[in-house]
Amino acid sequence: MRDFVSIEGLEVLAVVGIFEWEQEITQPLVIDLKMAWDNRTPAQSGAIEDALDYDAVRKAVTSWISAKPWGLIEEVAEVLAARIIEEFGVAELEVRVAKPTAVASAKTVAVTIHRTRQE
Ligand SMILES: Nc1nc2c(c(=O)[nH]1)N=C([C@H](O)[C@@H](O)CO)CN2
Repeated sequence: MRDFVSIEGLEVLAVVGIFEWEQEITQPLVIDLKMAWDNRTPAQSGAIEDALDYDAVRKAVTSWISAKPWGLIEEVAEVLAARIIEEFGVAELEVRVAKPTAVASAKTVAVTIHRTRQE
């Protein structure tokens, strides 16, 4: 599938990090999602029910990240991928999780994963 629905630069405040002090504060994570979706059906019907609703995905992602403390940003990426596949029926996606305040001398640091639904 070469059609996608994307969300870029979604900022979510999170308790995230491997150090004790990081578990006492919130830091911004910036999420990019590129989700495979057949956009021909919603284009024909005009129905949001046929579309991958990016606002519903945005709300879910924000709520999942805010719900608990995290360690590595790899864990965040893996959980987001699994839950989007499971709850939104996405067959394939790329998830990038960036932590822009993590390294003072770098603009940002990030992990990117690509996952496919197991049939
Ligand atoms: N690959 C990763 N490396 C590091 C992570 C991470 O989540 N993934 N996290 C940290 C610390 O939490 C860091 O952000 C504190 O400055 C270090 N390396």
